[in-house]
Amino acid sequence: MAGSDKNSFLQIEGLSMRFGGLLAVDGIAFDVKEREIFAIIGPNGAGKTTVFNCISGFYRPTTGAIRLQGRDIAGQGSHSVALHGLVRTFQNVRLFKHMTALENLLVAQHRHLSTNLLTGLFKTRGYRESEERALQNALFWLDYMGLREFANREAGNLAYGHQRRLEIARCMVTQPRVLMLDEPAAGLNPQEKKDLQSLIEKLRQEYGVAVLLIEHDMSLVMGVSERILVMEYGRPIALGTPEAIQKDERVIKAYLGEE
Ligand SMILES: Nc1ncnc2c1ncn2[C@@H]1O[C@H](COP(=O)(O)OP(=O)(O)OP(=O)(O)O)[C@@H](O)[C@H]1O
Repeated sequence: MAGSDKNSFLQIEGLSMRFGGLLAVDGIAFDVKEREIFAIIGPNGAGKTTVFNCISGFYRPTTGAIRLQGRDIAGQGSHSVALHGLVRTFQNVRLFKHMTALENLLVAQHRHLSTNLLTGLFKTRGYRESEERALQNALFWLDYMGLREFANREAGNLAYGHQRRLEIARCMVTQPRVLMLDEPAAGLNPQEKKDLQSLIEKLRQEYGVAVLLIEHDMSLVMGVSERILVMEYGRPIALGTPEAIQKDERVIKAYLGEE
């Protein structure tokens, strides 16, 4: 069974989510291996974002187990899940729009800093050092994402493609093990989509993150993913390599055939 694979980093078993009379997610199971790039695709309303919301701690699933390195994180809440190394972006960019790009990256690190109220109050050496590390880390990621020149600009005033990169930077400053991207290519131009693919591959290569993404852009999905789960009406209909998925009759009928 996929879920019991010793190499899998993130394991999802028997996941379902009910909203009143609607079973939005039903019997989803998959695993993501260390450093794997794994995509979830499916028509609008298939339940992809609901799966993301369950995994990232925003929803408590109706049934099912979600294990991160063997630890069940289902229903723990997004802060706790983030502390365990699993962070996400959102379909609609969710930055602090009136804070600068730099401030967004500092705030993101705050709950990860090894300081407490007293050290903050007395501005101890340990506190100052950890603030300095957070600043250097934030500047590093602004550089990495090509956003350094916008450090002091309000996030809400950045170009859309830059906001998307800042959102990924906001995840990376916390040194995650699993990076979850919800439709990262939405609203990007063709060049930005190419850059996004290189960025995802580079983050995996250089920082060892596993990447779990939801995406409608088939050229990005097929180009970057090692395995793909296809959902329809909350149910899994196929799971496999991009080559296998593109040949799968049910997938062609349900999804790719619509293109
Ligand atoms: N909080 C909620 N309360 C009630 N119904 C919901 C809720 N969230 C999602 N749904 C419903 O669950 C189903 C799955 O929605 P979901 O957003 O997960 O699909 P999706 O595959 O991510 O779609 P898209 O590709 O359009 O983002 C839809 O019918 C949606 O209306």
